[in-house]
Amino acid sequence: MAVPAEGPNPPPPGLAGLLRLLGLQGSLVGVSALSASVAAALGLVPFFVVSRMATAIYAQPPRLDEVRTLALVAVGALLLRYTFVAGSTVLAHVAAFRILHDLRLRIAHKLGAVPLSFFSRRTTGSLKTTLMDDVNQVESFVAHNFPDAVAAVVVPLATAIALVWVDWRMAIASIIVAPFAVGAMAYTMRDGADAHVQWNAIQHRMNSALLEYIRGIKVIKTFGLSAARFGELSRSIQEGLNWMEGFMRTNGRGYGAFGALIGSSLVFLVPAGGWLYSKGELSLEELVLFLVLGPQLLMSMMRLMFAWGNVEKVQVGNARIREILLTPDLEDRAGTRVPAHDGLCFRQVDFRYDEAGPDVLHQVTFDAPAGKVTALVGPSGAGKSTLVKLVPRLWEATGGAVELGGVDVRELPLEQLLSRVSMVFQDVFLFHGTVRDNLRLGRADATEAQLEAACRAARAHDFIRALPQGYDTMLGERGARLSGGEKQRLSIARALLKDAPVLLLDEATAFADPENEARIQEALSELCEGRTVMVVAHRLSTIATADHIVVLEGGAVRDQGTHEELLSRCSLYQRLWASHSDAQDWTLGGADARTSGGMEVAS
Ligand SMILES: Nc1ncnc2c1ncn2[C@@H]1O[C@H](COP(=O)(O)OP(=O)(O)OP(=O)(O)O)[C@@H](O)[C@H]1O
Repeated sequence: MAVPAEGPNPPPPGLAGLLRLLGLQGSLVGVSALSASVAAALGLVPFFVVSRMATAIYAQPPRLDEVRTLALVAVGALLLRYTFVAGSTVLAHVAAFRILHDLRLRIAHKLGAVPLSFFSRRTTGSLKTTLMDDVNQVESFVAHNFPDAVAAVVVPLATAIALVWVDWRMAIASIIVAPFAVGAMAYTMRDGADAHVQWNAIQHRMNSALLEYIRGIKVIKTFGLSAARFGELSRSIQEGLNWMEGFMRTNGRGYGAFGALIGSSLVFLVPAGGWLYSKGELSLEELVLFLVLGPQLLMSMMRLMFAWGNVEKVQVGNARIREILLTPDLEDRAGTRVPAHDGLCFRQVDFRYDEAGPDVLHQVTFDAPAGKVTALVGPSGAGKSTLVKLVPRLWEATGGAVELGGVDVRELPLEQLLSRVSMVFQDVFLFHGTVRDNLRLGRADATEAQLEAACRAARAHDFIRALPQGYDTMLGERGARLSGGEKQRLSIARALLKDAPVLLLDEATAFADPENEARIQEALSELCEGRTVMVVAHRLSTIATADHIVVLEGGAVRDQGTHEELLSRCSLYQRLWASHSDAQDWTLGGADARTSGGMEVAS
């Protein structure tokens, strides 16, 4: 599917932004609005017909032929009206869905292009609200409100002109309450824009809390937390309720006054009409015309008010869409430099997640030589995982440089950089799709033989074959049908298929199942063969056999060297090694557990 990256700039804020959005499908929207106006004007024809009929019926003798003709005109006008309504609706919906499609694609494309830091400042719920609800609001505005709003302006204007032309005094009587109604509307909507901003913010919080609640439902169930106790969700729902009650308390009177005034035009039309009719200054036809059409004039103001309310709502969503579309992409230099080799080098790297936050890495300097295994070890929170994420530019170093083959990774075209790096992390994400689809993320054009070879090497082929439809088995959301170890092996197969020269590996901290662990280790050995490997190491065997070990503490390199060198001189490494070794011997239920069937934590 083509991404409209070359589409118009993000819509400007406010009303201009909405018009720009409408302009994306200008001709469809224009014809739809025109059809809606014609349809609304045709809707007035029966009122004129009724007024003419009154004189025809009360004539002496009654002009029945004219009544019949007028009835046919009314029916014809109504049929024509429905044709225009249908045309307007279809065109408006087509335009709206095209705009919706364009916006969603552009937002999705943008989300794929922005740096990861963009997401750390937002919740998934708020992004979902923009991608779905805000865009839907634009769709609904284009499909429903815009044609309605145009008709709601055009028709009262045309009606007012027609009524003034028939009798200006009665025309004034028809709209005499309008200034008061407008006053009531202005009073009611005085804080309309602010109110929409507040309401939208509450909805965002509600969405985020709801999403988190669903995601964390296992923990909530495990700890017996009911919805009411899940603080943020129940608070945001209560907040929404309070806001709505407050809004209605403040604005209910204004809405009531507006509704009453809009519906009260007959109070003025009946006495004024009766008086003018009795003086012979108004014909029966004109009197009936004002009695049936006069109230309609004000009723269309009601539609205008609803349309305006929606304009404000869409503007709030439009501002959020705009904010996303204006976020700068991760800079992608179309450089011509080619890495001289597949070694990694960290040169005085500083990093912090938040501009205002503390440094997570300071002056980190070390080499991960080509074709060798470099292990990162250190206490929890030392910055090991963060360091690994700087290589594929998931995050950008705030100082110093990360180099691949002697070239700063920021100087390499992103596609080239990413094609050289594979990542196997503990938290494996599998997309909703078949096993084969998930594997092909590694290499889209892989042949069946290549897929199978990679899965055999990753020790995944047998369990995939045992699945109900083998490689065609659908994996549920987040690959729910596979065990943690199986997911790991699938991600190793994916990395094998990608066949990138640099491998970044975040080892799993523990496996409950020794058989699974043994298979994963075999698969990893196949994967590491001949590549530059940088591994966040948790296993003794990986640590002891690594070519180079970097010891991190508090975001800085404490020491580096081989296992033997570090054991002889680095006290932190000695402590880490000792605690790893202790963990190796540790079993749940004491030393006897192995023989008595207790669960082993480490094999
Ligand atoms: N997305 C994030 N936003 C802000 N701070 C973060 C983020 N991820 C990690 N940190 C912080 O950065 C520091 C280093 O974390 P990191 O995950 O790199 O450590 P680690 O050595 O891999 O720890 P572990 O072995 O426990 O996984 C920690 O203080 C952590 O709280």
